[in-house]
Amino acid sequence: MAFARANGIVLHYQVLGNPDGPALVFVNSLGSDFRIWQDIVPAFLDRFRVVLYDERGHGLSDAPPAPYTIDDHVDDLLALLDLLTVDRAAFVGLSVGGMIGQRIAVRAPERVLALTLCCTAAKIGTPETWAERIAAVENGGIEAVVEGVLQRWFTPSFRRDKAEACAGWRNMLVRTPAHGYTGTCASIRDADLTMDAGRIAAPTLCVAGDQDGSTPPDLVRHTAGLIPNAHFELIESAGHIPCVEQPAVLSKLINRHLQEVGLV
Ligand SMILES: O=C(O)CC1=CCC(=O)O1
Repeated sequence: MAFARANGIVLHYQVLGNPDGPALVFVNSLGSDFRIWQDIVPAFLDRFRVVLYDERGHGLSDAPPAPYTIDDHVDDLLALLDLLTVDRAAFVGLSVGGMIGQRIAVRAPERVLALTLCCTAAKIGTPETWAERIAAVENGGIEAVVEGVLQRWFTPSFRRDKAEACAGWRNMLVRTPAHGYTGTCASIRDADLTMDAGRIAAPTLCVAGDQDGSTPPDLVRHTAGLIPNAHFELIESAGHIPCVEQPAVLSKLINRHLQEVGLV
């Protein structure tokens, strides 16, 4: 684990794996941090230089005052990659992390070898639903929204059979700084990447969880249809965080995608 000042804030990151391999960068979702990738990463360490980091407002990274924009998140990640001398990478982004990936693919296409967009879309939710969530967290903290979020994150069977794991991931969520959380909600509220999607040139894999209540399969499939060089895969028995709930299946899909684009 390491820290660097990038784009004017301290970011928490970790670089693992094969220093001579192509870079593979993982981008977390709202209310999470890079620990969500822990069961995915081992599958890539022998061939890739794996970069993990916590988005601003999350994990051990700084949480500047809200609100943020998707471009703030993009600026953070590109500055971190500059510091790490990562010129080009394959990106795997979950939810808002996938929005960051989509935007990087348009702003800095020369840096994107491949994209995996996991449980994400060109547009997530509506300004009204995000305004409601922001108000609820401003009034009652993340505890005010936590049960609804966990129902979208994990399937009923995972919540029943893995109660301790769910409690641990709940801890991660509620320990996110409230203004880091609402700042990132604002970045999702204000982002409509529909016009960007058609300009994404990178080979793209879009993945959905069959029981995802945040970005349901049809929404992810629709985004895949907007991206010229994308294909869609559905993961069974998964909610919004398949890297936690179905890590072996997701690893296999990412690995196959990276093979297809010639990175393995
Ligand atoms: O909190 C949720 O509903 C799930 C989510 C939406 C955007 C994101 O990053 O996570």
